[in-house]
Amino acid sequence: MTSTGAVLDDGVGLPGGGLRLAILGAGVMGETVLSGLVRAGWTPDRILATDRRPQRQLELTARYGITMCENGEAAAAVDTVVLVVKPQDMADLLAEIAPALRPGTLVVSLAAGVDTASIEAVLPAGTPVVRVMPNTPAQVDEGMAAISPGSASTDEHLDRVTEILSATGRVVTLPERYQDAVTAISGSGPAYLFFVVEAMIEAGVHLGLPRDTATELVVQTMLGSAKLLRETGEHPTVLRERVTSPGGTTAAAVRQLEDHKVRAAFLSAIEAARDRSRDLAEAARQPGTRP
Ligand SMILES: NC(=O)C1=CN([C@@H]2O[C@H](COP(=O)(O)OP(=O)(O)OC[C@H]3O[C@@H](n4cnc5c(N)ncnc54)[C@H](O)[C@@H]3O)[C@@H](O)[C@H]2O)C=CC1
Ligand SMILES: O=C(O)[C@@H]1CCC=N1
Repeated sequence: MTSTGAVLDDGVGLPGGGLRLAILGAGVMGETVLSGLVRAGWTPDRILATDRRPQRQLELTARYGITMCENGEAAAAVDTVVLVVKPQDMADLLAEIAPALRPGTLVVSLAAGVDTASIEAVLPAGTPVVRVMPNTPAQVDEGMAAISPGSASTDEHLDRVTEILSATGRVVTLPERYQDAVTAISGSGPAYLFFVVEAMIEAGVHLGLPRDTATELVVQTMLGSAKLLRETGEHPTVLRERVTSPGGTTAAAVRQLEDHKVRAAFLSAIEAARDRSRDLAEAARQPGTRP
């Protein structure tokens, strides 16, 4: 693997080819990336991070032994800059790092909605940008990430991002026009499934099960069902039909889900997430806004 930044000559055999990386905005998703790198064998001396909350800086230094610094300082010192602030904070962050970036430094954005063209517009001409939509199951190495190239990124840049993210789950490369839909499906998706789990646990408690028993039953059912989908490759309708005995309990339950328009509710929810992702692109262009 080659790089145009500060390549470390001794990087052969190291994860990430010995490159150095900075995570700007080390909140929930920033720490998800950081912890994944550490699990994949990146040593703390190859990772810098920033966060505007002093308490967060102390926490992450204590937890991972990494150096926390200012955005400009971090951006100037690495080969790969990963932007993990909220879309509304993106314009300010980009203005801060634009003068510090060295030619060829790869900029990777994980922010929902923010398109590569708007990032490229405020960075030095020719800066390679890759847009990513990850999700939080990366914390347990079961993440799903979709990546899209900007106008100046090459296959080498996509390979670099794929390698980084593959350590914590699956990665697909897609045209950027799909990113708002991806955000609505897999980016926000874990929240929908947790919502279903919450509802099923509450239902179990309503039926008289102890809460910890209901939780164990539901979580293992969720995990086992996901594994069954993955390992058999069967269509979910086929797997659902195998559970549904004619005139039985499942048929009675599914009838209620249809009567309460749960399928339509999912479609509306996912459309709303897609639309919100589009709105966030606009927010990201206006510094300091809180739409
Ligand atoms: N949480 C999730 O499940 C996912 C989040 N994302 C994206 O990741 C990004 C971050 O989301 P979260 O981690 O959930 O938010 P978060 O609020 O936990 O983390 C953002 C961090 O950025 C820091 N920050 C803000 N402005 C800064 C600046 N100028 N310099 C340095 N640090 C700054 C904040 O102090 C905070 O710790 C968002 O753009 C979101 O769309 C993408 C996929 C999934
Ligand atoms: O809710 C959000 O905006 C972020 C993006 C995808 C998941 N969380």
